[in-house]
Amino acid sequence: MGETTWLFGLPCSGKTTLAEGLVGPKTIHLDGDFLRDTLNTDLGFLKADRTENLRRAAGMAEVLNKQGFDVVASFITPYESQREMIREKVSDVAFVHVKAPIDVCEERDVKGMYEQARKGKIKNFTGIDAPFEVPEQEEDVLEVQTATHSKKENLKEINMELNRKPEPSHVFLGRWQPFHDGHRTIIDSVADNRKGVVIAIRDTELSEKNPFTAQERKELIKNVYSSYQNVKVMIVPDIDTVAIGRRVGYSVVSVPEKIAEISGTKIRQEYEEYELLAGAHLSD
Ligand SMILES: Nc1ncnc2c1ncn2[C@@H]1O[C@H](COP(=O)(O)OS(=O)(=O)O)[C@@H](OP(=O)(O)O)[C@H]1O
Ligand SMILES: Nc1ncnc2c1ncn2[C@@H]1O[C@H](COP(=O)(O)OP(=O)(O)O)[C@@H](O)[C@H]1O
Repeated sequence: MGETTWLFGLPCSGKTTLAEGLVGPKTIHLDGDFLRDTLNTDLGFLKADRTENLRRAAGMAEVLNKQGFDVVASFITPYESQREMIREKVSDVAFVHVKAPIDVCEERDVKGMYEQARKGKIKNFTGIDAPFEVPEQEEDVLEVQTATHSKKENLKEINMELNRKPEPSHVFLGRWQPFHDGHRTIIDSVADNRKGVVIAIRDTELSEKNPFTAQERKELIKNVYSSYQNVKVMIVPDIDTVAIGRRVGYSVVSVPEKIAEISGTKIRQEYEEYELLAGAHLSD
């Protein structure tokens, strides 16, 4: 049985952006705009139409959950009664109120709709001339603030608060001599969302090219990722070949060239200036 995370909030509050950061390998993303362009082209924005739109979306979420898929739904879902209906229809649903002040949403105006609504060219626009019922405090809803917190912070909070388990996903194998910004950029690109990450450290012999012990590197990397529940760090033997079979359920991806240019050699030269040569720092 899968679970549904239902993001709701004003237009341009950040629902779609956060939903995209929450999807994992077995997650289906149901988005208001997408459904309205496909399945729900017959519906408008009066209250009854919105309720029907959400009834269909909730039905789909439940069907998908029953088949083992997680669902992330991103819809304005403006009325309390609509959120209640969704709770009744979807057995395992957690609500996230994606919050930003209306003036921030209006400033973002990703699709220029607030401007059109202000000019009266779009009627019944949520936040302008159609209501958005803010949830009662006691309601069982997680709130995230997108005007004052970054996407990365919001995603971390959602994953932590909803206790969503990360899916195992990427293994990064390397010497990490030392672990630097280039490594971080690559790993962060997947460590930000629900995917699990394993950082495997090759247990190299100390040399000029390998000045740090595996244990030292492990401590350093663990410190960097101390707040990430989905990152595991482990030491592996100094393997020199990775052998893979075809169609065994995983893919091998290359590092983007721009990031590959960040050089460990250059960084080691800087360390040498401080006499952090092979093991020299260990003898004290
Ligand atoms: N009148 C009016 N009011 C609100 N939104 C409007 C309207 N007309 C078009 N749009 C666009 O439709 C997107 C919201 O659709 P939803 O399915 O999420 O809305 S609802 O939950 O049924 O209320 C919404 O997308 P988001 O900005 O992603 O929320 C708008 O792009
Ligand atoms: N912390 C944040 N979380 C999500 N979006 C943010 C955040 N900060 C700024 N934004 C920006 O706000 C805009 C929200 O747009 P979108 O995700 O389409 O909202 P919605 O789906 O609610 O209409 C995007 O341009 C996004 O980059």
